[in-house]
Amino acid sequence: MKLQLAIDLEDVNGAINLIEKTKDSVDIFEYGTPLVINFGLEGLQTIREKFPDITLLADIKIMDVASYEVEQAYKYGADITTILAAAEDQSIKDAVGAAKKAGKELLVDMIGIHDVAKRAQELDAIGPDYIGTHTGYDLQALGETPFETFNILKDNVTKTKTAVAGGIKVNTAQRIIDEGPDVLIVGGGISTTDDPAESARQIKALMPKD
Ligand SMILES: O=C([C@H](O)CO)[C@H](O)[C@H](O)COP(=O)(O)O
Repeated sequence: MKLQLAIDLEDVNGAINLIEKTKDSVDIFEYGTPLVINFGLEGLQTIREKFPDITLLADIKIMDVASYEVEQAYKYGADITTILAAAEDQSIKDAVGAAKKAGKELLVDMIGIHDVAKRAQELDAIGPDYIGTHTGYDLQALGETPFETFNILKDNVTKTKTAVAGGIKVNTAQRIIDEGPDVLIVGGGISTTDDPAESARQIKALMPKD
């Protein structure tokens, strides 16, 4: 099981500081959508130059022009990038093809999908590397969590690795770790704590080793 740290609430230097602090416990660093919006893929490139060996995910949440956008994320240093499950099947097929051609990985983000079982089966047949269930900030604010939808996702994929995100904290991580995601994605639950290194260490310590 891998721990992915979503870096959303920082600038590029803040992201670099957070990576320095947490790199002993984190397996995948996410260059979050707010960073993409504020600093573009050039910010990702700066991080890649500073840390040539880390695994970097660019959370660009593609909706269209999939091959091109996937290729751009890899060109600027991503190992993994993201497309929305709500995109057309053709876009997802194109993104999967571009990822395979580049020898990189693709995560499909289920944010906003209501029939999780049906879409998970369709995506599993298309063949991305990961499908992730995700309760976004706007629904977290209403008290929602990703725990139930993760179980539906898990029951409806046969070959695709699974990920889960959305408001997971040190004190709620065990519950979802017990369900066995391949990737546990944590943002604010690490980055906004008083001691991000210790929070990352505590969550990583709860996980089974790969
Ligand atoms: O993808 C995310 C969100 O849409 C903002 O870009 C977050 O990275 C994801 O939700 C994980 O962050 P937390 O919910 O703070 O754990």
